[in-house]
Amino acid sequence: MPMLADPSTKYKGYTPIDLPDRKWPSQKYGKVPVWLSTDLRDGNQALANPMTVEQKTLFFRQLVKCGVKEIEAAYPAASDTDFQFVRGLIENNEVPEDTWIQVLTPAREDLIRRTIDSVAGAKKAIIHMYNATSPTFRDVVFRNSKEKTIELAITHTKIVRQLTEECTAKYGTKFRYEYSPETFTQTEPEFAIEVCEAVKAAWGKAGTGEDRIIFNLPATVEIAPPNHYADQIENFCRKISEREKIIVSLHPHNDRGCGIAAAELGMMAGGDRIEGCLFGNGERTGNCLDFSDLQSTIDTVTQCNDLPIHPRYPWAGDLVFTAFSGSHQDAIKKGFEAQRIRHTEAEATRGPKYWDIPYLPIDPADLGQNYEAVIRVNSQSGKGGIAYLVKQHLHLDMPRKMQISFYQVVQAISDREAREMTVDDITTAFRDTYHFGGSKYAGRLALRNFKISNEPSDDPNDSGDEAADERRRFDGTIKVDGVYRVIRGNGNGPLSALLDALKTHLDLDFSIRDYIEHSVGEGQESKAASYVEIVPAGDRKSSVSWWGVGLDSDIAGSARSTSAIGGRALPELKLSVGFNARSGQEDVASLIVNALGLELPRRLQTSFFELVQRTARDSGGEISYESLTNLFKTSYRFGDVNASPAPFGLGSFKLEHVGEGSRRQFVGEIIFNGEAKAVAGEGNGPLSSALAALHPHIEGELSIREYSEHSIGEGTEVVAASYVELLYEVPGSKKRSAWGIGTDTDITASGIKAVFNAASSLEVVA
Ligand SMILES: CC(=O)SCCNC(=O)CCNC(=O)[C@H](O)C(C)(C)COP(=O)(O)OP(=O)(O)OC[C@H]1O[C@@H](n2cnc3c(N)ncnc32)[C@H](O)[C@@H]1OP(=O)(O)O
Ligand SMILES: CC(C)C(=O)C(=O)O
Repeated sequence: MPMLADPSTKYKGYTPIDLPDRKWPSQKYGKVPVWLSTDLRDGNQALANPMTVEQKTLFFRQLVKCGVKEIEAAYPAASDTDFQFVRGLIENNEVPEDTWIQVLTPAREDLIRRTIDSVAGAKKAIIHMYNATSPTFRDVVFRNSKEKTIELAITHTKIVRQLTEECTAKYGTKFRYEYSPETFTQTEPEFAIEVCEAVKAAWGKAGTGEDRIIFNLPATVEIAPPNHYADQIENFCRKISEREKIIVSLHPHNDRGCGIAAAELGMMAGGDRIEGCLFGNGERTGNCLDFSDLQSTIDTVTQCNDLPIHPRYPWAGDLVFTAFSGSHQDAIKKGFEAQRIRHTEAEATRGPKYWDIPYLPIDPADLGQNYEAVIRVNSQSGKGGIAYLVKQHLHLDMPRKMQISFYQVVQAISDREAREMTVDDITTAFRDTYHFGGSKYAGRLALRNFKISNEPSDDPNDSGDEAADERRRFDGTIKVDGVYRVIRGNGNGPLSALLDALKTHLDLDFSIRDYIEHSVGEGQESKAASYVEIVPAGDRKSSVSWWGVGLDSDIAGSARSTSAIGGRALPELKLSVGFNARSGQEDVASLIVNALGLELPRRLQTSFFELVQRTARDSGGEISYESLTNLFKTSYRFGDVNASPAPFGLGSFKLEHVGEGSRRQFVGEIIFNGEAKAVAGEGNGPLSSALAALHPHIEGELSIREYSEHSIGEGTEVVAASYVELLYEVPGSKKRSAWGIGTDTDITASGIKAVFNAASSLEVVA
């Protein structure tokens, strides 16, 4: 990618605060800051493999030894590891009397509860809550107005207050409160102050000394020189009310390499406390030279100096653009989506296509980097990042509730294995969980084929069409624990008809709670992706549910879910026909598909079932599996049977195209009662041309009433099975019909064989 000729067409400048009477440059730098180590939280969330409990404990002890009195130990709601680590510190008395343990939480009630639970019983704890306040985050991440942003902070501050008071009453823990208007430096300065005023009022008990409320003012992404940060801090300190009841905490980042300078100037401007990590660790890090191929510069320098570049070194380190943490990934994902829309609009109006992605101050591509490494997943990640990777690699845009559900799966693996989850890990976990992506991932239930039709009305006065529009019938073959089952059900739509079939034939009783679909790809190649959430039948509010995903060129075919049955035993196929019949035609069809691999079309199922019932009646009520299979073979001259030789057989033949369309000429041999005869005929397709070749040699007329086909087996072993129902009309006689079945490695030959077998069964007069 060439260097940008004019970066201002891509990056908007920002407006620094106007503070001409700034005082900080002439301040003496003498005040000792309160230090807050955030290595175990902000540093930990930015590692490919977040620390284990043992590593965190070692690090914690080192911090204590260095004399740090305020330690942000974890994001306890992120993972079991973080939660258990904090519990361990408290229960094993690792926290000295004079040290405050701090924990971070977003403004979400469930996560606040978990966070406060993690520190219950500690002597001193600081609850640190954050929500981003800048325009991009309001618009893109939270989709909140300014008012709603303030409301979010107020509501959750009150929750923190109530829960900490309850915890103090129960365990005696002393609490302080820290609030961060995340992205402070990108927020309108007056709005940041307004939010903090509202939080202070909602907290309602800021006092002096240890009762001061902490306002942390982060340069979440360092987008400006450090003097501008100092201006923002001085402005805040001047204007916030009751300054004496506030600790102003500085939380600079190092994207431009000025993190330390910003902390120093911020202290001169009025800061009281500094949050940071040892040795420059933390998120990402910190030009008019041509760095559009930065990698070649890195390679040359490292080769010459024989020194590695730190993974977080400004602009150049391997992890500079990488986000592991959930909040960041979610924001980046939303940022890309919003930017795509913005750029499309800009294209239409020929306006500038500005870059504005949360947490990515510049486009990695402008430094010759790709997007592969932008989102990486570990136990600090949330559903947003995981959904981003699934979308990138499987083209599936999971609905929100499914993201939450799949997040638990990934989180469990990453927590258990204490390592980063690669794209491959995530896509494999997705395929395993939702049985998505071919037979390798098939679950206990797999859909083999199906047909959706209108359910015939029961009302004899009904002419049919209107009522039939409303109800659907599902006819299909599924594989259940390796055994084929033919199932049928009715419902208001394809999915409810499928559920009805599962209930009728397999005792699986579920309802659909959610159904979402979208298309994948464009034009002729496009497919439908469907997502279905099922719950136990009749319990729409169930706390357990299962998601299924399907991709198909037909929307009805794409919705499948098989995860719900877990290890539960499913009813076996039992056959009982005759007078006390408990089995229906689907059970008989199931037997045939398992014994012979034949997936009978619906009308053939019905026809054979009538035959089975007649035979069972004649033989006193019961019929064995074996007799039933033999009955099928002899009735349809299928396989090596002892049936009388077929009157019609197919010899060698060839089909030739006639004109441009599908018309064909059949030229070949037909065997009439054992004698070969040369024939020829022309028709609209292979089967009708074979019939045309037959017609001059028979009495009456044959026509095709129904035709279907499918494959049997896989790979080089595959053969085609065809089914033909022929109608036979001879003037002066009643019309008759019969089915024929043909199999062959060639699909056309299998169809023509089926035609001849049907003609043989009809005892056509030659
Ligand atoms: C600047 C910073 O460093 S902030 C701290 C970042 N650190 C981390 O995120 C590490 C730990 N995080 C995690 O493990 C996960 O993100 C969790 C457990 C907190 C949450 O996971 P999930 O529930 O799956 O959510 P996910 O990670 O996708 O987060 C995005 C959601 O949180 C919301 N969110 C982001 N920040 C906040 C916040 N401060 N307060 C409230 N909600 C927030 C987003 O708007 C989004 O909501 P939406 O799903 O309604 O659109
Ligand atoms: C959560 C906040 C304080 C943060 O880490 C940041 O904005 O950088």
